[in-house]
Amino acid sequence: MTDAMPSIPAPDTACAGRVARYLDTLTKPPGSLGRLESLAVSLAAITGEDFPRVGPPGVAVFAADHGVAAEGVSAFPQSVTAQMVANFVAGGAAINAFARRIDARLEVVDVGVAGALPHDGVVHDRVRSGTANLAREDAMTRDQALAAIAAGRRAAERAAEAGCRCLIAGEMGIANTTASSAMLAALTGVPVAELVGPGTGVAGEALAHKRAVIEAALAERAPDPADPLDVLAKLGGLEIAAMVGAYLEAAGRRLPCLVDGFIATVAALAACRLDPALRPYLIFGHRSHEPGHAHALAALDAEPLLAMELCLGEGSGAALAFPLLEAATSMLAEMATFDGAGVDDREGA
Ligand SMILES: O=C(O)c1ccc[n+]([C@@H]2O[C@H](COP(=O)([O-])O)[C@@H](O)[C@H]2O)c1
Ligand SMILES: Cc1cc2nc[nH]c2cc1C
Repeated sequence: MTDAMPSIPAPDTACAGRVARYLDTLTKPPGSLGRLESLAVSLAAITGEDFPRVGPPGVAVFAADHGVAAEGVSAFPQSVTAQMVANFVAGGAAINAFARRIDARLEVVDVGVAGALPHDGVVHDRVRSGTANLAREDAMTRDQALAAIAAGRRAAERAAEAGCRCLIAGEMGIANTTASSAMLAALTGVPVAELVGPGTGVAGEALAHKRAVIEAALAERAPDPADPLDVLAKLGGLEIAAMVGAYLEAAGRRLPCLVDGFIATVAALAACRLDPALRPYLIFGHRSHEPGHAHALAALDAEPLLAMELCLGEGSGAALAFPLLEAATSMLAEMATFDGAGVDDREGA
């Protein structure tokens, strides 16, 4: 990417190697903790620490509206975006419950909600009041996409400065599965019919209409697939752009990014296209029920930790997966070695 893009450091392969060797000295058959072991190695590579710490996690939920909601592509009205922001502030959403469970620092950031919001409890960093309708015009300008990326960066910076050691980006935006599906089709070339899905619950003729809206928008907006900022500006959303910025900033600070569901993964894909050095910093929390998620994960060669059939967003699936990251770090910090515990190692080891 262009201006003011702090470079993302290469993962610490020496540290990763040390941790991989250390894992085999712990009191367990080699490899028996499965993906928890590769997770520990990844966390070492990301943080550069032999005994990485991932808590407290920072959750930033970015909220924004989408002009394309006017096309009738969501099962819910646009007003729900602002209403859910109020619910986040009141502490009553799923992400509030899950964030409390993992002792997360939770921030709700308005990067582009269309309506009025509570003054307190929201970080007001609005770029514009909702995107334009991508079925009729570009969702936003390139400068607005860059401004929303910058807002996401600021959120990751605040989390890091508050002492968070892992970043979860969540989102809330009625109609954002339409924007994400359009972006994913543009970035990967996967046919819309294969990746479009119900979002909040559209089915039957409404789903066929959603597909037609996305196909027409792709033809009319004609973004350059080699220019991720063009794809983001023409088809994306302000909260999607903010997640792009949050991931890039967190990785620049050697924080692991725990990626949530469909929309978050499309943002992660766009961010990796902007800067491929981001990819090693991404850990995928869950496989969403939204069908497009499988395509987004495949494009990133990613295998998520959980598959719970969630399709909520808000960062909820990533928050649920966070205890697995903690388990990987506890394994390193707390398990005894064969030598230390006086347990016989493998024959001939
Ligand atoms: O995270 C996911 O995988 C996911 C899948 C489907 C829907 N959502 C959430 O539902 C909203 C978008 O759905 P829709 O139908 O309005 O496009 C938005 O607020 C997302 O957070 C989230
Ligand atoms: C109620 C509701 C809550 C949500 N949280 C994230 N997306 C959402 C969409 C709806 C409709």
